Amino acid sequence: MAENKEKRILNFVLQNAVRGDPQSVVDTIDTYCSQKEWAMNVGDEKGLILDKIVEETKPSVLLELGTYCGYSAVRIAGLLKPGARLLTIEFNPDFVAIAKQMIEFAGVQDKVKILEGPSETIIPQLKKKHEVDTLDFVFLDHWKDRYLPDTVLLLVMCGMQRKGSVLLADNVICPGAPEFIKYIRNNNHFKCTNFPSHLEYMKAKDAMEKAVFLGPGLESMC
Ligand SMILES: O=C(NC/C=C/[C@H]1O[C@@H](n2cnc3cncnc32)[C@H](O)[C@@H]1O)c1cc([N+](=O)[O-])cc(O)c1O
Ligand SMILES: [Mg+2]
Repeated sequence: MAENKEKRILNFVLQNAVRGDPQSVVDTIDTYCSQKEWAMNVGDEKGLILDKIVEETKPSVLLELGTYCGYSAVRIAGLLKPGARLLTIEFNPDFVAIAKQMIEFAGVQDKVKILEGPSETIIPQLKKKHEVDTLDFVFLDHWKDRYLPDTVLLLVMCGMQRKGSVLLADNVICPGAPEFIKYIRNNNHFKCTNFPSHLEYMKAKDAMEKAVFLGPGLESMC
């Protein structure tokens, strides 16, 4: 198996974190990525924003786009109420293998299901193949040029959002998702809030954008 950064992160967790403890796994990844090798996890500072928004939303059905090593999947799963479930989409098979082990080590495998493949293929399958009716919470953290097309796919094509559904997007400053931001802030069916922060493990500025869906039709006008 090729020794790469993601494998080194996983090995560091397996050797240093507490099995079955999501917070310990998250803290251990943050330690490794802030001291040894930078990696594109949402990280500790933006992670606290993520935590707060998940906790106040109290979601039952969640979707994450871009599992990577499973850092945010473990972080989110650790906050979920019994019976709530997180579906996370990842198309890189090496990252799927890493994330699967990360999620199992953290003991949240009963709350998290990794769906392997490209989001544009998997999203249209969510209703029929994965019994999803509507989504309470969506975390966008995959390729930044996919944020907009996948949001449109979720909303328009698949009707996956209901009144009050929360979209949370990472990296709206660095690397940035300008088309997504332009669309979502000018769409009067969404109420947007920006959360300034910093790029994970760095001093560079970054931000997260929260967009609450107000509902499809006229009711959102009143
Ligand atoms: O580029 C970033 N993230 C892209 C994340 C990409 C992850 O999502 C998967 N993916 C992509 N499109 C997909 C479509 N379908 C499924 N998986 C997909 C990729 O295989 C990868 O695991 C990034 C970059 C920086 N940065 O400072 O450079 C900081 C960050 O926080 C970031 O999130
Ligand atoms: Mg990110």
